Amino acid sequence: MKKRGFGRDKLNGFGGKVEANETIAKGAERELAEESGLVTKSIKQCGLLLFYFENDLVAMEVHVFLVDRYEGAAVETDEMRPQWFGIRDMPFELMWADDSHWWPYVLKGQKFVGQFWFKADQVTFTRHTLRAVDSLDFA
Ligand SMILES: COc1nc(N)nc2c1ncn2[C@H]1C[C@H](O)[C@@H](COP(=O)(O)OP(=O)(O)OP(=O)(O)O)O1
Repeated sequence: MKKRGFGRDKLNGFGGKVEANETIAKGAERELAEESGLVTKSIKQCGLLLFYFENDLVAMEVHVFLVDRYEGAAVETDEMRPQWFGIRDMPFELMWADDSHWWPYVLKGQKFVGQFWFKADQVTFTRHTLRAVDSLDFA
């Protein structure tokens, strides 16, 4: 449960902005540790999402990672109150509206790319694209 900032009061993965001189994967590991206390060296890239918001010219690029091995125990932090859910029992009604669309790809181990056009209310989206890809290495 996000306690502050963008997406406050929604259940979401741990995450945040990548810092200078840091890879996206390293940024995800750092955010996980900062926001939950969990430490991992086993992070797997699952998907790439672009979010567009009505009345906002800047798109948000979000990389989705899966962690299935970690050290430590999840603790509440200033930013997040962690909760565990079964992977087939996700509380999508409390999450961002896009999540239920791409979560099946994660379960199948299928990499994906998608785009979602959200209304200014940041609750509903008007259209989206989503497709499976073989690789997320666009370099
Ligand atoms: C619009 O739909 C979204 N869906 C999902 N599942 N996740 C989203 C969506 N929009 C943003 N997010 C994620 C991406 C990040 O993990 C967080 C927001 O992070 P941001 O860095 O913008 O905000 P803060 O956490 O407040 O900043 P720092 O931790 O970097 O200080 O939400």
